[in-house]
This record gives sequence, C-alpha cells and structure tokens, in this order.
Amino acid sequence: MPERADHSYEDLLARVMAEGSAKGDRTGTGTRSVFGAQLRYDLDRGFPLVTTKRVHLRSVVGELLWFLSGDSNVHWLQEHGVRIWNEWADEGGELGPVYGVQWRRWTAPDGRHIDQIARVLETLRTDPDSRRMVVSAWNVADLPRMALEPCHAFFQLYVADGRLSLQVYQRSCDMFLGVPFNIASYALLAHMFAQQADLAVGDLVWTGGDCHIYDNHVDQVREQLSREPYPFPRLELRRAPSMFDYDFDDVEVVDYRHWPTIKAPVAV
Ligand SMILES: Nc1nc(=O)c2c([nH]1)NC[C@@H]1CN(c3ccc(C(=O)N[C@@H](CCC(=O)O)C(=O)O)cc3)CN21
Ligand SMILES: O=c1ccn([C@H]2C[C@H](O)[C@@H](COP(=O)(O)O)O2)c(=O)[nH]1
Repeated sequence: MPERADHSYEDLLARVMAEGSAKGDRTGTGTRSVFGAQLRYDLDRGFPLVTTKRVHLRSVVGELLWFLSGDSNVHWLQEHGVRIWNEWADEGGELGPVYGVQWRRWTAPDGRHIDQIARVLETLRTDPDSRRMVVSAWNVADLPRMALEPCHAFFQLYVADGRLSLQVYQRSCDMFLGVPFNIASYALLAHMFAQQADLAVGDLVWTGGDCHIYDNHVDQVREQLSREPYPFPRLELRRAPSMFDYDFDDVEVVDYRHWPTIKAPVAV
C-alpha cells in the first residue's frame, strides 16, 4: 500500500499564517510569528523532503557536508554550486566560527579543540543509552564573531529499540525558505549517524522557537498551501568509511514527487 502523504509541515505553515502575531525583526522585513512548535518524522517511513514545492536537495547536502568538514568559508560551497550562504560572507568568503567550527573544533578554555561530532559518535557506539549525546553550536563567547548566530543551535541523539532518533532545537525559523532545508539536513544527518553506528533510524524531532513567515513570502505560502502534498521520497545513502567521508554521490533521493519551485527573496 502506498504511504500516506505527510501534512505536518504544511499544517504548521498554515497555523503561522492564520495565528501568527505581527512582529518586526532584525532584517526590517516584518513577519508573522508563532512561538514554539514541534514536527516529528518517522525516518523509516520516508525521507522528509517537502513536496509542495521543489526543495533543492543538492544545496542541503552541500551545506551539511560543509558543516561536517568543519569549514567556515563559503569558497568550498561556491565551488560546488551552493549559493545559500553568499549574502552573509565577508570579502574573503568568511563567516566566522559558525556551525562547522563549533561542531568539529569547539575551542576549550585551555586552547584544546573538541570534536563534538566524533565524541557523540563514539558515545553512540559505546554507550547508546547515554542521555548526554548533545552537540551545541551555541558557543556564547563566539557569538559576536559569527556572521549569523546559529539558528539550529543544539541537537541531541537518542537510541531505543536499536533505533536512533535526533531532536534539533531551532531558535529562529524562516518557515518558507529555511525550514524545509533544515528538516532535510537533520534527517540526512540522522541517517549518517545511524549508518556509522550500525543502528536503524528512528524519529527526527524538529523543535522550533520563533517560527515566522516573512511578509514578503505570504503570496508564496498561499500558493504552496493550495497544493496537496505527495508521499515522501526514500533516501538511499551509500556507506562512507567514516562520518567525515560522505560525498554528494553517496546521497540519493528516490521517487521524489514534488510541485514546482516557488521563488522568494531571502531576508538578509
Ligand atoms: N532569512 C534567512 N532565512 C534562512 O533560511 C537563512 C538565512 N536567512 N540565513 C542563513 C541561512 C541560509 N539559508 C538559506 C538561504 C537561502 C535559501 C534559498 O534561497 N533557497 C531557495 C533556493 C535554493 C537554492 O538555490 O539552492 C529555495 O527555493 O529554497 C535557503 C536557505 C538558511 N538560512
Ligand atoms: O538554517 C537556518 C538559518 C537561518 N534561518 C533563518 C531564521 C531567521 O529568519 C534568519 C536569522 O535571523 P535572526 O535574526 O538571527 O534570527 O534566518 C533559518 O530558518 N534556518
């Protein structure tokens, strides 16, 4: 029997449209906003790539590989055709100590560097019941040097019944442009961790703080909400020798049925 289509992202989008409070924001664009929301996807039942518009998976994959490499310069992204971070980079392409740097090289007070991804993977393999499998990009001391403070600030891994789940906390959520990317990115990350630790995949839990729709995305969201979602595609992830050896070619999404692209300006 074919899988039923998931509506949870579209339902949240509709809720922010209908109930969101008018709220100003840093970019001067204006938003409607709801505080606190949660989406849950059983990763075993499909890969949560929004279907009511085309989501450019290659940019999602490129961004995640770039995070995992510990890079903070947009040159590598640009060389691979990913443009989503260009607006925030300085003349040299630098973004400061953003996600990749904090994930792979958090600087301790004594000058050591902590690889949070490697640590959490080690715990996953040796002590999967641990309640301490947390990775934080929210390095308070480093915030002033970042081009943009982390939006997806913190995630936790959890294992039960041989299944790996991941929950991410996103403090600020651009519901139309950013969130479809963020959901797909953490779903892919959960699959990578599970594969490297020989676990099955469980749930992706996405928790949002300030969930907003920018005023200049309202027409696009109305168009999107007029569309009926399709069932999610499937992910085929080729096993890489380590968490840090995945490449574009290892990631394939199969049977992605989707509605056409909807363009929208990004608020800088
Ligand atoms: N306002 C805002 N929203 C965001 O989602 C966001 C930021 N700023 N700043 C940092 C990153 C960059 N992210 C972005 C930036 C641009 C797109 C974007 O323009 N997406 C288009 C085109 C995708 C492509 O060309 O690959 C889309 O249709 O999804 C998506 C995420 C997510 N983040
Ligand atoms: O991965 C991301 C990165 C950024 N966003 C959005 C959320 C906000 O609209 C802006 C960030 O602005 P702040 O004033 O720093 O909150 O970028 C996202 O949704 N996903």
